[in-house]
Amino acid sequence: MTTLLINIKQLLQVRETNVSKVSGADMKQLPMLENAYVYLVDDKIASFGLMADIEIASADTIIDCTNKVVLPTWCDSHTHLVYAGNRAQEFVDRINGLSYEEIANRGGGILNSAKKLQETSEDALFEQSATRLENVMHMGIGAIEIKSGYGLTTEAELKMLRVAKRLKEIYNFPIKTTFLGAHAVPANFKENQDGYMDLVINEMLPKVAEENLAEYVDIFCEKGYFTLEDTERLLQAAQQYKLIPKIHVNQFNAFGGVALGVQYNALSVDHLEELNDEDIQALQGSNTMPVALPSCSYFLSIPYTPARKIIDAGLPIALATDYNPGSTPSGNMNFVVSTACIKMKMTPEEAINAATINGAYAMGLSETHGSITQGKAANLIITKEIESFHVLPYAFGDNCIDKVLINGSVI
Ligand SMILES: N=CN[C@@H](CCC(=O)O)C(=O)O
Ligand SMILES: [Zn+2]
Repeated sequence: MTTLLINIKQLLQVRETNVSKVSGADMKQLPMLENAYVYLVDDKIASFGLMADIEIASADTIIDCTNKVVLPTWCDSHTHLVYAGNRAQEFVDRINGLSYEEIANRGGGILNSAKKLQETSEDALFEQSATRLENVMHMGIGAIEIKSGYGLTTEAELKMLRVAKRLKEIYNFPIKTTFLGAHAVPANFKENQDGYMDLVINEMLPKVAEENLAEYVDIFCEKGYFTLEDTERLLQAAQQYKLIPKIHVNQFNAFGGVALGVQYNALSVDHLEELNDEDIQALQGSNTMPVALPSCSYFLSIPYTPARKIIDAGLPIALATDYNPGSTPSGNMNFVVSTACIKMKMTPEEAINAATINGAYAMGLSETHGSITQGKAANLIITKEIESFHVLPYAFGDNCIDKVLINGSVI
């Protein structure tokens, strides 16, 4: 099957050679072609260029993109999309004055979601999750990472990851999975955190590896959740199963999680709302991608990750949704990109780089996704008629997307 997109007003993120990530001042560069075409053969990008140079005369499908912008689909490298029910009541409780921490201390928060998930059948969990996945695909996501972490028992953690595996099989869409058994300490281990870590390391981890259910390992390294010692124990144990770390650090407190992640070659360190100079130093010269989650900051009214500080230090940054029932009940990368520009002072070029090629890097997909490059997956967003790509973050809350193509087909 061949598809030809013609008369594209701006074709964004064109990379002739394979770039795996962009950092520092380079993030301000978003290579593009004006009045361009893209030619897709089956599920891949076969070629692209200026309309003036087009040599392809026909295709099975021709899409006229006059006055429209085309870009690679968003790469959402941090989600908790498999969950049961919602936490709308906690949302109202927070409006009425309770803090996220107070809710968690009363047994709400992650433990509330874990209870709901344990009581939900695998099929029902699959149905809820599939609906969310289809929804975010229509909002332009073309590759996604999904974590466990709302099970907190061996059985329920495996249930979450099996659901993610089923999604992978059915949707023919890149889904990377992460084992996050150490997301919160369940009530029955309240006085025995070491015992829970034993369960995560000695029982859950081997089973996850045996069933090949995850590529990455995660832990919520935060005061009131898991310590640096817990984190180191887990990352050390995970090495034996070749699970690569992608960890939650510095959401509320900075106490060395970033350096520890870097030490264990984490693919990414995520959240970073609290970030000090030692954290920046630890990231310098490393292969670890810092990931910001602005929708979480928005929803919880906590600080935004200091993107300027990160980029101005010469580092890369990726943007992701953090889609989850507690801190970010939204999987909308368009809102993430807008919010990064509006609240984190990222330029549209930086934000789009962060949400495409750097997002792909943060889930090990930058060889196949995240840019308009010959041979990469034909996963594209075609916008509605807009003046320029700046309108994407500017018109926050608007739906600027006309069509989404996954593997060369309009969904
Ligand atoms: N911070 C840890 N985990 C999720 C939120 C968990 C929840 O509140 O359910 C996050 O990334 O924001
Ligand atoms: Zn998260």
